[in-house]
Amino acid sequence: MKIFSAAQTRDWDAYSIAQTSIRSIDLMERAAEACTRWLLARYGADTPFHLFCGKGNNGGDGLAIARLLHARGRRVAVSVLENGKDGSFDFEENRRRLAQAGVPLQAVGPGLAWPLLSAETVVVDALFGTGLKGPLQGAAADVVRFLNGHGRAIISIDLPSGLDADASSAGGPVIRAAHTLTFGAPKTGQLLQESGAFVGLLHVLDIGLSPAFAAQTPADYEFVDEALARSRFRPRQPFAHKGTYGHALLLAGGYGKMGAAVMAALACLRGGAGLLTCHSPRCGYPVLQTTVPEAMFLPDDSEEQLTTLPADLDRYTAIGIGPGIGTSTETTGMLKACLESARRPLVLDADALNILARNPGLLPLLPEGSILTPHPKEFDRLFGAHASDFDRVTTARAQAAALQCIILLKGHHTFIATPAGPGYFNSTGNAGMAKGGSGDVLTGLLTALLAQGYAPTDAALLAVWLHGKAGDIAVEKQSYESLLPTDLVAQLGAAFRCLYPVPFP
Ligand SMILES: NC(=O)C1=CN([C@@H]2O[C@H](COP(=O)(O)OP(=O)(O)OC[C@H]3O[C@@H](n4cnc5c(N)ncnc54)[C@H](OP(=O)(O)O)[C@@H]3O)[C@@H](O)[C@H]2O)[C@@H](O)CC1
Ligand SMILES: Nc1ncnc2c1ncn2[C@@H]1O[C@H](COP(=O)(O)OP(=O)(O)O)[C@@H](O)[C@H]1O
Ligand SMILES: [K+]
Repeated sequence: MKIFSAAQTRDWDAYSIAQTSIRSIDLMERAAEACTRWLLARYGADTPFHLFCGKGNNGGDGLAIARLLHARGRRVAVSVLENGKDGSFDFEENRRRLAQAGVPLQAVGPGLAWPLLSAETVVVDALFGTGLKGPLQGAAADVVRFLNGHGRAIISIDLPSGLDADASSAGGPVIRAAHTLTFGAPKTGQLLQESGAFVGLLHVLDIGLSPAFAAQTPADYEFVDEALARSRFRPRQPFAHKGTYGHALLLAGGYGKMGAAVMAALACLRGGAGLLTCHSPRCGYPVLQTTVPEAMFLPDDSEEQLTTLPADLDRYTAIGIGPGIGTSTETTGMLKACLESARRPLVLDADALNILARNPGLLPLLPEGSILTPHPKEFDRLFGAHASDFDRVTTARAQAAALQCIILLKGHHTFIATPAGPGYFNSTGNAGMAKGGSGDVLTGLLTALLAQGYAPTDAALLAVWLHGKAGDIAVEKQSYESLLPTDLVAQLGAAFRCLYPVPFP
């Protein structure tokens, strides 16, 4: 699914109206129906709704939702942020329809009393959407502060009001929604870590916008959804043998950090690698051989840290390096040797990235197509401090092109920068994965997919989707609090099965 800018979204809207002969007001009705269905499915008959509307089309959506909720017997109150001007054409039409339905409007704005919101009221934020121009000030900022300060659940229509779809909103007042119901496709501003406190859970509602427009319009970013993941997935061949799916090597683990190696190893095997060798400090021998009997073990000379490289790296089809290895001088030497001798793409995570950050001269040694998996702190250590996640995304794209590597900037919607083509945001995953070890699972999975011969971009897209999907499946049997990284490993099979063609094989 493509991710469009606010301007492209407006074009999509206009194209759909022109090409399908649906009127603008009817498209707004469709959007309102989709939101109303969502609200009715989520909240019981006793829940009162209070809609706060601007005077653009986002506010028009709000008025239409109020009328539809009222028609279904729900209690609704509607406040309109007055700016002294006429509303948009479709806003005014919906104002007439709402008056006909007998629902009163009240104005909010300078000098007017704030409405009372009972404890059970659900607030629907239809103040501003993709038409936002600049940070909110004055009365608009006041109403956002009033709603944020009130502690009621807020559902934002299309965008949390005040959030820019295409640029950082850092510093400006923005609605803090529990859920955002957006139309057609997600917007970049909804996917970045810095927007997390405003967007809440994001729901993309299909309102029947033209698929032809989406297919033919180039976009800077794409959403890694199930269809995209399936398009990259290659089912296993019936006559396959273990050699068909590669020999993965993991350079992982250290004294007190053998768990990182175990989780990466388990994920690598569940990710489909034909063979796996783990090279770890000697202290890891009993740990790995007991917990992952399918993996072969190559002990380092050192008892507690990685100091040497295994011989003949060329026999491995993919190498993952970093989980639990520490950043000692000896391990730095081992990583340097690895970069100098590896002739296939590597997966670099955790301490391997920290070593690169301390030794930026090593970056040009990265084999083409290597995959770097920093979280935002590791990212800043590697590429310098950034003022916003929009800036991080820009840097990730530039560095991916400069280094001819893939950079996964990990987060709720992990960003995947590739050397050429669009950037990608992942659609799967949840807050249960915010626990040490989740990243090690991703490293193992990435290494497994590279070992099986997936091109680096395909391996990256598939791995982040499968990793998050496994988390989404696992959390249904667990809770966000109790989820363990090993639960992700356990559900990788179920995640893969989502991608199987029907009938299979
Ligand atoms: N695309 C689709 O698929 C569909 C889109 N639909 C909906 O349309 C929405 C977009 O509507 P839109 O273009 O009318 O803009 P919107 O967000 O209501 O904002 C304009 C209003 O905000 C005001 N305003 C702006 N900035 C401001 C500021 N900083 N501070 C203060 N005021 C500010 C501006 O005031 P003005 O500049 O005119 O004085 C004007 O009143 C979209 O998000 C979705 O909900 C659906 O109905 C159907 C399908
Ligand atoms: N709130 C969240 N929503 C979705 N995915 C998450 C969330 N928190 C963490 N993750 C995922 O879990 C992984 C965490 O990796 P990382 O920060 O390196 O942790 P560690 O290596 O300590 O396990 C990343 O893939 C990230 O995308
Ligand atoms: K809104």
